Amino acid sequence: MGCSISCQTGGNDKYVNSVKRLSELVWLYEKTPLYWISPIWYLSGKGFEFDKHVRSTTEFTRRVIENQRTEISRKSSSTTTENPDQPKKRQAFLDFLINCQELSDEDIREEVDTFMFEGHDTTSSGITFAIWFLGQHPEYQRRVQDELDDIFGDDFQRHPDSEDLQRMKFLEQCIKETLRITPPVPLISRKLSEDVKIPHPTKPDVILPAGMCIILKIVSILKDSRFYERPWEFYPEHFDPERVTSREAFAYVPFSAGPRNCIGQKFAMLEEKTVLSWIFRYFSVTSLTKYPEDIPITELILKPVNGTKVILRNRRKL
Ligand code: HEM
Repeated sequence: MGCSISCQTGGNDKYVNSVKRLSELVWLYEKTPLYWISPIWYLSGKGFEFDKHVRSTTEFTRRVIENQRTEISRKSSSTTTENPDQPKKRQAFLDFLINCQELSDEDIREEVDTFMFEGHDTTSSGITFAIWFLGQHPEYQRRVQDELDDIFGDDFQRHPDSEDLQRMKFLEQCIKETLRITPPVPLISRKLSEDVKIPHPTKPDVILPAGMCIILKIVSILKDSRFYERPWEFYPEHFDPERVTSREAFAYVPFSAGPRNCIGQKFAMLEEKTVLSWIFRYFSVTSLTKYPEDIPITELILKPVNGTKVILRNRRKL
């Protein structure tokens, strides 16, 4: 977004807590049909609490947009003539939205909120589980570290550039395998725009009528033994190039599929590779709990039920 909210260093606690609580409340609402009856939702106090947190997050986002708008006009009024020989600086996403004449402030706020919600817990869940799985599988962790050592050699300070990220092939397989076993977005819902027929081998077909809301269990699709030879194991070989090309495309949908799939999936992969490569360049990880004894729990975003307990050992002096 081009601005920092310092959420990991204690800044903007109110916003962070509201986002966390909203995720919990949305999940509670989704799984409790009684709460769909509005008076019960409000009489339980949850409805009012939900509205309060929505207000708090939207006010925060409005302030961020306002500050950024002021910053943009300050910069444009202080800018002298542009040098045509200099390459144009890329705009941050929020600047791009603000400069879009067609969008109202509320349109921008909605986009910003969507990106803040979709783009943070998802990648942190993916990164957390990847560390946890690699900490359970020293043989795969070694391969990741060998790959990183090949790329960075003795240079421990260099930031990964886009060419480095492209070379992290095995790390990418591990990230994809993590997203398969523990998809950060385990369920998605859709309203059917037309009747859908589900064939049944022995009984009459089941017809889901248009207008019905359905929940798609991404988490189960990704464990289908027709497509994955070791569905319940962490086995990055599932993403060996020849296996990927011979697999049905819709068998791998951690980012959903179709016209409303994840707009941030390429960014998410780059972000995960960047963070994980730093971690495994410097540390060896041992996980203290194992999958599937310590199972991830389904919420709006998948989380480890008991947190992720790992030991980090320094591989080299910083
Ligand atoms: C590992 C990380 C991520 C996973 C697993 C993930 C997964 C998903 C899934 C499954 C959907 C579809 C939701 C639905 O249909 O109801 C979605 C939508 C979306 N994601 Fe992601 N996402 C990730 C990271 C990101 C990032 C980093 C961004 C932004 C930079 C992002 C932005 C979005 C947006 C804007 C949508 C809505 C797209 C639309 O409705 O047209 N996501 N994501």
